[in-house]
Amino acid sequence: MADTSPAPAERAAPVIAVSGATKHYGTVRAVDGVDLEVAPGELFGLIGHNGAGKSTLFKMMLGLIPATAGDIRIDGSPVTGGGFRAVRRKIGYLPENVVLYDNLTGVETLEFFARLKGVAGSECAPALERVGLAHAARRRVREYSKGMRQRLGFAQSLLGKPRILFLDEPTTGLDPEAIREFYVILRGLKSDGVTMILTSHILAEIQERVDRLAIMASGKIQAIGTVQGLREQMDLPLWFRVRLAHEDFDHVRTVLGGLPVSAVEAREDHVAVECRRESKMLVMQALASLGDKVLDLHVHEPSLEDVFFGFSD
Ligand SMILES: Nc1ncnc2c1ncn2[C@@H]1O[C@H](COP(=O)(O)OP(=O)(O)OP(=O)(O)O)[C@@H](O)[C@H]1O
Repeated sequence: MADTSPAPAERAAPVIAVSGATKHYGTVRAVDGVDLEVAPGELFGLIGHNGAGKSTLFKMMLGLIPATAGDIRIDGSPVTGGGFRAVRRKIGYLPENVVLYDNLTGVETLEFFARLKGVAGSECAPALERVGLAHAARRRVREYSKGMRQRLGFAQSLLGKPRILFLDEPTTGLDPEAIREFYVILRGLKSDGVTMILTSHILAEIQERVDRLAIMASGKIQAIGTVQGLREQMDLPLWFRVRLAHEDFDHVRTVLGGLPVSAVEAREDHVAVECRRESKMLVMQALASLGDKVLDLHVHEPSLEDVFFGFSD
């Protein structure tokens, strides 16, 4: 029978397209059959335990180490082909451990990287400014704090105005304010259409900031999607935290009677009610019927951490 369904909406070709990527070191399957696509302008997160294979996958995507098997294309170009040289100019990379020379100043460091990349030296001062290091441009890197070194590494990745950014644990060593500033820069880059992929161990930090993410464990992608999509796939329970005007626990039990809740527990200063996502509105309405007996109500959605442990354990 002829297919009469409408043609799928036209999607832009992925900037990063990974198919069956595999890397073995002897018996270690560092990366084991990874499929992944990142769309133009997307901010994509890659999370996983130590040794999950994230850095190895990054290096393969950058053509820095050869794959044992699989196909990796950036901007349509295979990373192993001659055409990749031109694509590489569009890429910025912040490695997990960026190598810096202690005797150089911040601006000399960027000038060094600019020469390596064939980028105009005039980009260095603005790059330092952008990452909040203008004040330390003339100080030697040996005097830099961990966070300042990380910012300098990030600044070098921005040289040449890359259209694709690979950031391996970019917020390591940054304090909370610096992390916020870092993501403000990423938002700016995103609004300019830059495609970005980053790794992080700090799940709370990336859960509100990436468009989509992949959870990696033992060299494989265990799950991929939006944070909300992954929550729904896991079908993790929600918690209501109900603070009552009086210790009227039995009343709560009564209004929830017959509803599909998996737990109702009296805690120190509140009652905790657990239910599945599909029962959320029913439970909410039942609790609302308690009127002014309820002083406060919080809904606790499962965090990315809950989702992560669900997929990676
Ligand atoms: N050059 C290498 N030779 C042998 N094994 C390697 C090599 N590089 C990585 N591995 C192994 O591959 C696996 C994946 O390592 P990888 O560094 O990619 O993990 P990761 O997810 O980036 O970890 P982390 O979060 O700790 O940085 C680990 O078991 C690691 O020991």
